[in-house]
Parts: sequence; C-alpha cells; structure tokens
Amino acid sequence: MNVNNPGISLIYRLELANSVTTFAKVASLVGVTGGDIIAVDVIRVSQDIVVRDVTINVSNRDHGKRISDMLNSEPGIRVVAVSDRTFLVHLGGKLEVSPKIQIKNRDDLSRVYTPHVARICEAIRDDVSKAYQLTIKRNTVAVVSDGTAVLGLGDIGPYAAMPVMEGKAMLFKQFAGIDAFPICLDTKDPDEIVRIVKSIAPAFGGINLEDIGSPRCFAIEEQLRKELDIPVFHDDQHGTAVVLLAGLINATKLVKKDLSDLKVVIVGIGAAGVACTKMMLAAGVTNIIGVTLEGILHRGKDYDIPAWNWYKEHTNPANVQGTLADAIVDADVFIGVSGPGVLKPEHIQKMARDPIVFAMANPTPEITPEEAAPYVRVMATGRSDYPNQINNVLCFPGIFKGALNARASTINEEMKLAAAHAIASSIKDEELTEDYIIPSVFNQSVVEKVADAVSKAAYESGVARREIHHTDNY
Ligand SMILES: NC(=O)C1=CN([C@@H]2O[C@H](COP(=O)(O)OP(=O)(O)OC[C@H]3O[C@@H](n4cnc5c(N)ncnc54)[C@H](O)[C@@H]3O)[C@@H](O)[C@H]2O)C=CC1
Ligand SMILES: CC(=O)C(=O)O
Ligand SMILES: [Mg+2]
Repeated sequence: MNVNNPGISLIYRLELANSVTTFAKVASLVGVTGGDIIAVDVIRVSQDIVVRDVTINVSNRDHGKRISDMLNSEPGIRVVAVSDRTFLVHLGGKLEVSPKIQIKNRDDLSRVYTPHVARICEAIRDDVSKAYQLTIKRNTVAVVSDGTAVLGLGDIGPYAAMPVMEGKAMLFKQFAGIDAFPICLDTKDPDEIVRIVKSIAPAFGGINLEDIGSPRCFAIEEQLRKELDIPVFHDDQHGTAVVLLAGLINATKLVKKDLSDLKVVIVGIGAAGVACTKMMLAAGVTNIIGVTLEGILHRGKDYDIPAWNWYKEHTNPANVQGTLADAIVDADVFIGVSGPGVLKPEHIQKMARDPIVFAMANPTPEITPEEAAPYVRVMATGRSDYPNQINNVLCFPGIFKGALNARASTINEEMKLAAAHAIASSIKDEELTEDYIIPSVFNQSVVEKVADAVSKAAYESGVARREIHHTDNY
C-alpha cells in the first residue's frame, strides 16, 4: 500500500470491439502496467461490441491516467469513462434526513404537524426540559467546523470540510445510533462561531466541535462550555486524547513500563497535542517534551500562543532545548499529531528500548509503518488500513452516547478518563500483542462499554441530569 494514496480504485468503462480484441488482452495490458483488476462487470453485449466496467486498483491518479491512455491507444479498445470509487460514494453527499414515522393520512398529518403539534409546542414552552422528550434534541449532536484544520490538510475552508463532517455524522449514527448534523461555518471569527453555535444549540443534545485549528479552538470551546448547558466537546482535542491514553496504557503494559517512568516526545502542539499532553499528565506521565515547528517548548522562551506558555510550565522537567533530534534521545514514546514525514528512522534508533511510535497525523502519518518497522516495537497510526488505529472515532460515538444517556450537562475529566480505561480494557491482557493494543473501530462492544462507563462517571461526578426511571410522556 502506498501511504500517500490509500487504495485508489478506479472503474474503467471499456467498449471492446469483438472482432479486434478480447478481455484477456485488456487484463494482460493492465497487468503489464502494474494495475490490479479487482472486479469486472458486463454492462452491455451486442454482436460487435461488449461494454464492461473494469475496477482496477492503482497506486495514484497518474498511474490511473497511464492505464487509461494505454488502453485507449490499443486497437479495438475505447475508454468510455473512468470513475473513482471514492468520489462515487460521496456523490450527492453521504447523508439524508429520514422521518421516523410515515404520514399516511390526514389524521397523522394533523398530529405530526398543525393543529395538534401546537399542544407539543406549548408543553415545551411551559417546561423547556420537555424538549428532551418531545424533540430530536435528546439524541442529536451538531458536528461543527470552520474548516481551518481539516485532518492534516490545514485551512481548506467550510465547503471542503463538509465531506469529513458528513463522515463524522455517519460514524455517530452507525456506531452509536446518534443523529448528527454536519455544520460548516463560513467564518473564522471565534466570537461569531460562539454566537452561532449558541444560537443553534436548542435543537441539539451536544456539540461536537471538529477540525477547528489551534489556538482559536481553545477559546471557542472554553466559551461555549461556559455558556451552554449541553456537552461541548472538541473532538480533535479530547477524543484524540482519550484514544491516545487507551493506546498508551496498553502499549506500556506490553513493553512492561510504567506510565510514571516514561519519557514521551510529542510533536505538533496544536489542538490534539495540547489535549493529549493534559490527558497523559492526568494519567500520571511526568516527563513529556513538546516539539513545535520552532523546536522544543521550554521555559527559556516566551511564546505568542498562551497554550504554549502553559505547556512549557507543565512539561519538560529537565528544560531540554533544541529540536526533535535532541528531544528523542532515550524517549520511550513518540507521539505525532503534526504532519507527514516528521519522524525519521534515525530518530527511532535513538529511542530507549522497545520504542513506541504513535504517528497519528491524517491522512499521512509522521512516519510510515513500513519505514518504522525495523526499529519500532509498537507502531500505531490514525489510519484504517494498518493495525493499531489510534483515531478519535473510537471515542466520540461512545462518549456522546454515554453523555446523552445521562443527559449530562458537560463532558468532564472523569468521563474522559472513564472512556480511556473502557477502550483500553476492551483488550484483555492475554490478548495484547504489538499489532493489537487498541480495539477495532468495528468492535461494537467498545461503544457500549465506553457509553456505560461514561454515563456512570457522569452520575458519579454529579453532571447527569436524567432521572433513570422517567415515565412522564405528556
Ligand atoms: N488520529 C487521530 O485521531 C487524530 C489525528 N489528528 C491529526 O493530528 C494533526 C494535527 O491536528 P490538530 O491538532 O487538530 O491541528 P492543529 O492545527 O490544531 O495543530 C497542528 C499543530 O502541529 C504543528 N505542526 C505541523 N507540522 C509540524 C511539524 N512538522 N513539526 C512540528 N509541529 C508541526 C502546527 O504548527 C500546529 O501547531 C493532523 O494531522 C490531524 O489529522 C488530529 C486529531 C485526531
Ligand atoms: C481523526 C480526526 O479527527 C482528524 O484527523 O482530524
Ligand atoms: Mg478531526
């Protein structure tokens, strides 16, 4: 698998002239150019012509174009169209709104809509908490982005951010049964974002902030948490940190090291980096060194970013200065939440025994598993196509499900720690291996475990608002 191009699959619609060529010829030409045919469908057959859709895995778009040109230049073969399967799954967007009941007659109509809906409106007007019982609020989350830090692609804007937010909404529904709306805002102004999110909050049981770049994300989340009485959770901060901690708990168990003895180097001190650091400190890690594009964060310098000034005071106990090459010496763990290619094999060679490397940048990690393999003991990425996927998708469905079930007013530290331990404990000690430190996203029991643990933590920490046996339906 070429890490820069995760499995591009192209469908070539080919018109083959029966008297001139055969499908066997096509297969051999594709094989010669390194394409991998994975499916063939017959679309139309006539006496002279056969039209086939041939699905071919290619290593990148140029490779796909070379195959197309080569086929087109062959007598008897015409490439009618080439479509990218990934684009096809996004055609028209990935979501729709679907009603829970059908309106079959006037009687139904008058209940779901006017006149009888008015009684429901009045009930909520008289007791606003009934919005949880009588509207979508109780099971609905807004996935809000301004498109400024979309995956590791950077500030690509609200239109380009939509496919990711639609994807997050799909994951909410599929993994936790939560209805989520993708909402991409055409503003980067923190005050305006806060105002808009507050204004739309009545419809939602929770707000999942997504891919809002640092340092703006910190103030936006803090303000919204203060002003709203529903959970506001910046997924890139806390979802990432929860899953990172789960992976770290299991990886250190495997290599027989204690969290409190670790030296951890983390590159990319943005939304994910700051939150991962806070979570590790809360879990008992004491020696963490943060590396930015300007080098190691240390107490000899004042930074323009308040989060970095906080950072230098709470990390780097030996006040090391320099670059990643200086920080990485004798480190037990490398965590990357920055961008492609930051970590080199030479860096890993300088780490302590049994190096743990979590290269979590998406879509292209700080080092590929192939490059790291000879030197690393435990390797994880944020991607779905390698073992050990450390990705916030393991957290946000379950943590919101637990919070919504408890009707929690917030998602607090206790709930996040409970989620991390629930994810980690999904793998039994005897099941742990280098390639299995974190459960699969498709392990349905993880969401349930996380939701139960989070809900329990919400009750125990006093932020749950739902009475468990609620029978009042009107
Ligand atoms: N696996 C997962 O679940 C998650 C992965 N990520 C990945 O982490 C990365 C950062 O995401 P956010 O923190 O949300 O973005 P952000 O924009 O808030 O922060 C990124 C930080 O990394 C720094 N950075 C970029 N390249 C660097 C380099 N070569 N060396 C040092 N610092 C560098 C930037 O200056 C910035 O401070 C992205 O690639 C994203 O895809 C983020 C959230 C979840
Ligand atoms: C996984 C995720 O949220 C990110 O890479 O931004
Ligand atoms: Mg994200």
